[in-house]
Amino acid sequence: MDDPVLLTGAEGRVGSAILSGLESKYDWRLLDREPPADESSNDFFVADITDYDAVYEAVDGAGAIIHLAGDPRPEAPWNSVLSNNIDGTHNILQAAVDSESVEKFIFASSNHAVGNYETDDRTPDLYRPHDEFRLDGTEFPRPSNLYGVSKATGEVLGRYYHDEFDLSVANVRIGNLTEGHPPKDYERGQAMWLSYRDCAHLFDCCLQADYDYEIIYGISDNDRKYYSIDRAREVFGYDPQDNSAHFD
Ligand SMILES: NC(=O)C1=CN([C@@H]2O[C@H](COP(=O)(O)OP(=O)(O)OC[C@H]3O[C@@H](n4cnc5c(N)ncnc54)[C@H](O)[C@@H]3O)[C@@H](O)[C@H]2O)C=CC1
Ligand SMILES: O=C1O[C@H](COP(=O)(O)O)[C@@H](O)[C@H](O)[C@H]1O
Repeated sequence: MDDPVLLTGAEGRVGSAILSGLESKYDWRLLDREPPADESSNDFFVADITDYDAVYEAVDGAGAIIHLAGDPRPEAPWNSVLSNNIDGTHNILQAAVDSESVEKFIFASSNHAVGNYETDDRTPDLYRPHDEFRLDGTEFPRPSNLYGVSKATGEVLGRYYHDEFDLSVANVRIGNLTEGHPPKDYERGQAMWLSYRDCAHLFDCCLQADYDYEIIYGISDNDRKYYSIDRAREVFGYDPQDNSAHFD
C-alpha cells in the first residue's frame, strides 16, 4: 500500500497498538475527535466521524482506511452507538466511495457482535483449552448488547458497500486487546486475548492482502480459544506470535 492510510480513532488503545508496530511502514493520516496527545509527523485531522465534510477531507486521496473510531463500551447506550458507531461507519464508507481513491476498508468489529453464542450450556468450558467449539466468521451475528448490534451493523454496511461499490472490506472481530500480558483472572479475556504486536501484524496483513469481503477474528494464538483464526491465516497470512497460555 503506497497510498496514504487513514486511521480513525487513532488516539485510542487499538490505534496505539497499530501505530506502535507500523508507524514507519505507512504514510499515515490520523483522525480522532480528540487532538493528538503526543507530537507526531503524521497528518492529523481533529474531526467527529459523523461530520461528513470533515471526514471526506481526511478520506480523499487515501488508498485504505482502518476504521476504529467509535464508542467501544459494551454497555454503551443506544443513542451513542447509533451516532458514533452506526452513523459514523455509514458516513466514512460513503466518503470512501465518493472519494474514488479508497480500495480497502478495514473495520474494527468486535467479539460482542457474536457474544450470545456464549450460552450457559457452553460456558465456562468454552473458554478452556480442551473445548473444540469454534466460531469462524461464517455464523450469523448474535450480539450480546447494543454495542454488539452496532458492530454487526457495521459489518452489514460494509457488505453493502462491497457489493454495490466493489470496495474490499475486512471486518476484524477483535477479542480483548491488552498491553504486555493477557487479562488476569478472566478466562474469557484470556481466550480472546490479542497482544499489541499481533494486533499490529494483523492490521498490517489486512493492508497487504487481496480480498473481497471477509469476516475474521482478531485474537492471538491462544491455547484457550473459541474463535478460529484459520481464515485470517489463509486469506491474510496472519501469523500470530503470542499465546495467553505463556503467561499462566
Ligand atoms: N480494545 C479492544 O479490546 C476492542 C476494541 N474494539 C473496537 O476497536 C475500536 C477502538 O477501540 P479502543 O481503541 O479500545 O477504544 P478507545 O476508546 O481507546 O479509542 C477510540 C478512539 O475513537 C475516538 N472516537 C470515539 N468516537 C469518535 C467520534 N465520534 N469521532 C471521532 N473519533 C471518535 C476516541 O476519541 C478514541 O480516541 C472501537 O471501534 C472498538 O469498538 C473491538 C473489540 C475489542
Ligand atoms: O469490543 C470490546 O471488547 C473488549 C472485550 O470485551 P469484555 O466484555 O470482555 O471486556 C472490551 O474490553 C472493549 O472495550 C470492547 O470495545
